[in-house]
Amino acid sequence: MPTNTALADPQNAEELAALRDQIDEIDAEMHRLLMRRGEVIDRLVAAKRTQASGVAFRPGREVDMLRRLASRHSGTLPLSTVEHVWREIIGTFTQAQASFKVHTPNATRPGTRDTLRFHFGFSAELVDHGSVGEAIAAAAASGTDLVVVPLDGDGAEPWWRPLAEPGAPIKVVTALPLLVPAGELGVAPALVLGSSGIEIDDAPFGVYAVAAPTDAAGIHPLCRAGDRSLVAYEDAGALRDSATGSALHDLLTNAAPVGRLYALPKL
Ligand SMILES: O=C(O)C(=O)C[C@]1(C(=O)O)C=C[C@@H](O)C=C1
Repeated sequence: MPTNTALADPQNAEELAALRDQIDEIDAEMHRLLMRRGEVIDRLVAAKRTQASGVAFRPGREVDMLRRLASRHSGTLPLSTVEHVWREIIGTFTQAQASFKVHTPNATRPGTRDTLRFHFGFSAELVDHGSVGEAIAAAAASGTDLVVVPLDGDGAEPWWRPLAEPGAPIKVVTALPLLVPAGELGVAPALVLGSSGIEIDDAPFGVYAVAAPTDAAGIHPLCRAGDRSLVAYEDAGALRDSATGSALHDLLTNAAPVGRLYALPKL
């Protein structure tokens, strides 16, 4: 029978018990703080009148929060765990403010499911569709739901086409993950699409649908379908004012804007 030498030593047993007391204290404090966060969210709902508009998601605020977490992080706890825990917390509190579903193609595929759960936690209801187009149509009909498009390979169809239509109700609003590269997390990076009412006007990157090669400097390819691409470019509002004539300018002014990003996905 194996002997537990740590417990056999009474001094060591005492030390272990004291350390476990500290862990219990920390857990109780974290739990208290999470419940307090919930109370503040209740007040935020009243201040934002979120339920009236139905859309609580604030991508710019989320990027700020996660970057601040990363900047002060150190020690044994992996940053991927921090990102995962905060995605769960933020996802839950977004849901608590105004309920929404997450539409996606292939939600039942294990890899896609991991991606969705990592990005949106377990409080989101996932809705499976046969194509991104169907997912977009369902989110548009709801007015409040989100679409997650895993960036896990080139597709046959440029699914972003409906987003380029004038007055499109859905646009690209964020890309995930934000801190730890998707490959390290073992999930696919993803684009999140949401209602055109979601505040992203001050996001530095424009997302453009282009029908051209995408290797120009400063262009970040997001996904491809045949010779069509979806790219991000840090225009920060300057694109419209920049000098005409450059290949980049021509590429982007002939492109259709389909959303904005506060940060590129960590690939
Ligand atoms: O700051 C807000 O506006 C919130 O709704 C709070 C909160 C959060 O839980 O911290 C939730 C959802 C938003 O996407 C961003 C942050």
